[in-house]
Amino acid sequence: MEYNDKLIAAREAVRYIKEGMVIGIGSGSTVNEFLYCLADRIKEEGLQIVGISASKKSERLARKLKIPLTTFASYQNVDISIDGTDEIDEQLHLVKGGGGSLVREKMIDLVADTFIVIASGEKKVRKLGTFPVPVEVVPFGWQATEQRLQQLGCHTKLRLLNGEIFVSDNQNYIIDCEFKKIDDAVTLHASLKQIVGVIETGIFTHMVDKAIIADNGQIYVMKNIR
Ligand SMILES: O=C(CO)[C@H](O)[C@H](O)COP(=O)(O)O
Repeated sequence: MEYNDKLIAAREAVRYIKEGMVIGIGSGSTVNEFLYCLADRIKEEGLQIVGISASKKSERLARKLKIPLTTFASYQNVDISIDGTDEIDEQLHLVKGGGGSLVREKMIDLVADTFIVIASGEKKVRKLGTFPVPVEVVPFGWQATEQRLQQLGCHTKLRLLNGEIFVSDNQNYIIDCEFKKIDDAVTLHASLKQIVGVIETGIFTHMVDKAIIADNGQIYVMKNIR
């Protein structure tokens, strides 16, 4: 039997949403499932919430589903943030940014009282690194930034979309850095951030409070003590 694990994780996460909350909304297909579940609760229960969206794509879907949105101009922190991931290890460290929204996602997830990651089982890894680390860079001189990234021992690829350079919601480029195996995510993130031209990396460490993983229909909740 085939399970829609993204939907199963999303359905579990939406139970954490309470009346009056300000919600950080990440991005990606798992978060889209969450938005559908949230819209159902708003319709069925008259739940009053507002969301801050991490990407233009999530924002469009939220608007279509009539989920009320707000911005950092009104709230500088959120009660809860729900976001997806590309990889998650046993320490609940993440590699994110497959959809190219890592900067805004990190900004929202960091100011959440509770940050919950939702994912299907295949995102669980023993060590991060199989999924290339997305690094958002300033377009000016990206070739020089790329060379300096390579000096950290990775294979790099400038992200393209339909044959054109992919441009993030912040008008920057993304260089995907393949390390294959990351032994120390904290140190690697710090080294990447020291390179001039790097805006942010898709390595999220010590941020997650709870991970809801659905694997073949079974829900696993991993908790962190921050
Ligand atoms: O970090 C992200 C986007 O920048 C997403 O959360 C990540 O790519 C997971 O996406 P999906 O839920 O579609 O598997």
